[in-house]
Amino acid sequence: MARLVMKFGGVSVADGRRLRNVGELVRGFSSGNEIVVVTSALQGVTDDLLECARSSAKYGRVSDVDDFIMRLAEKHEQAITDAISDEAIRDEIRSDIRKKIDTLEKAYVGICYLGELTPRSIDYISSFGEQLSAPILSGVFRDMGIESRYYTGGEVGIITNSDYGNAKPLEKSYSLIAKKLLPIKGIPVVTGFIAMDENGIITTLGRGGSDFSASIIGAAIDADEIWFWKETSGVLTADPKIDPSAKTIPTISYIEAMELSFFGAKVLHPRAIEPAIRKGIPVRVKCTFDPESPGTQIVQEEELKDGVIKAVSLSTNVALLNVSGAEMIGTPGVAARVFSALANAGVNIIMISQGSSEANISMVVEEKDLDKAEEALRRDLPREIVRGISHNKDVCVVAVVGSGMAGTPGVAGRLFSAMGRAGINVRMISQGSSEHNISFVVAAKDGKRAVQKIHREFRLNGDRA
Ligand SMILES: Nc1ncnc2c1ncn2[C@@H]1O[C@H](COP(=O)(O)OP(=O)(O)O)[C@@H](O)[C@H]1O
Ligand SMILES: N[C@@H](CC(=O)OP(=O)(O)O)C(=O)O
Repeated sequence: MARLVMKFGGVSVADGRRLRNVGELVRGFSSGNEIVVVTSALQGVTDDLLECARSSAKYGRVSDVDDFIMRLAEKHEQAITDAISDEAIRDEIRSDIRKKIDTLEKAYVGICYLGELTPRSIDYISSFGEQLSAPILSGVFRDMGIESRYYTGGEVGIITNSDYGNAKPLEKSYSLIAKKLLPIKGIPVVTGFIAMDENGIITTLGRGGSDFSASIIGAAIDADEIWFWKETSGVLTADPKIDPSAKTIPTISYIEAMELSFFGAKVLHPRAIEPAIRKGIPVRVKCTFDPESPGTQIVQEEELKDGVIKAVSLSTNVALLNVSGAEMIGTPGVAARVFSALANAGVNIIMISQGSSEANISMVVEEKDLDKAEEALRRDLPREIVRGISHNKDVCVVAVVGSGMAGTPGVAGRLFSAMGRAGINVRMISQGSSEHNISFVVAAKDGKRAVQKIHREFRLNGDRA
């Protein structure tokens, strides 16, 4: 018997037919196994919830809220009809969903009147996507004669700090989750993405955070494996939407997967691997639409036989931030002050590079953090040392990832020659001493082409010619 945590993303549970399909798929694995299911919201619902919240705060139009609520209710009603056949179960889930939607509507009306949207209310609003999908998926299992109940992340013990929008689980979650989930019979369905803080207030784990929820749960209950079910056939050598020739990577290490997700590969939440590492739990990424194919296995051991580079990724919505001043040369502690100013402002630095003349430090940050970052630098750094703070939003980060790069000479040369031949100007380069990745900044317009050129140069699609 294996204990498995299975997480289904928004595309996998996009509508009633797919929810039913997920039910059949899990049932296929359920005999002799103990399964916990973690679900995301129906595809696009989280985006829609947030969009309605922003426009409610901006324009205060209750009539727009009414329209949105009607569409949201219809979408979920339709999903119930398509996914569940037993009338009694349908009615029960419908009434559950209606109550939740009424509560949500009141919150939107409140936002309309207040004209204000706090990080806490954003988390509250965006939590409804999973609060509406989980009851339906649990209903599908019951419709199939499998015992099931749904729970929010908070109800099963995912307790976080109060960093709304990007909350971190507290250590005590791990024992709490095990205590709450292990005695449950049947197939529990847990809402991904959402958790609660110590005061019982809803928090979220960051966009795409259902992967993180599943991994936290997997580590807490000592799962044998954690499976992420996606629309792709696993972790691919590149985003197939950027390079359709991308191939599934059969095995990848924890570190490689983390690097890829950190550098923008949307296939995994950047923190989804950390909890699995705690317990050395193998993670699988599998395709919901092709469950027989093995997908990608993410494991501790690095597999070096598949060439030096495993994959290439693209991070968009980033900005280049430059701090300069001749007085920075030879002045100890400038870098420390730059980084602590940004850390204190809660800005995550994606890349760092310092010229050997030391007259400037360049960093890549998320575009959404740019104003906050510049404000913090202007406030905290002495003017006589740092003369200029500038930025460029028209950039993206390309990263190549592969543990085989460590100690293999010539990779960087080949990479940047390929960029040179393609006429792509490289503005900043960074390589960690672990040599698991090389990341570099190019103009936003060149990002996709850079990924495609690297994919071809390193024959990541498997072509040997
Ligand atoms: N290297 C990669 N391998 C696989 N998918 C990738 C990669 N980089 C980006 N992606 C994108 O990640 C998404 C993962 O599938 P999806 O079902 O949307 O996941 P989820 O719903 O769990 O977020 C796909 O849309 C794919 O385009
Ligand atoms: N629904 C949330 C959480 C999530 O993980 O979604 P998905 O698995 O569809 O990326 C979001 O859109 O951010």
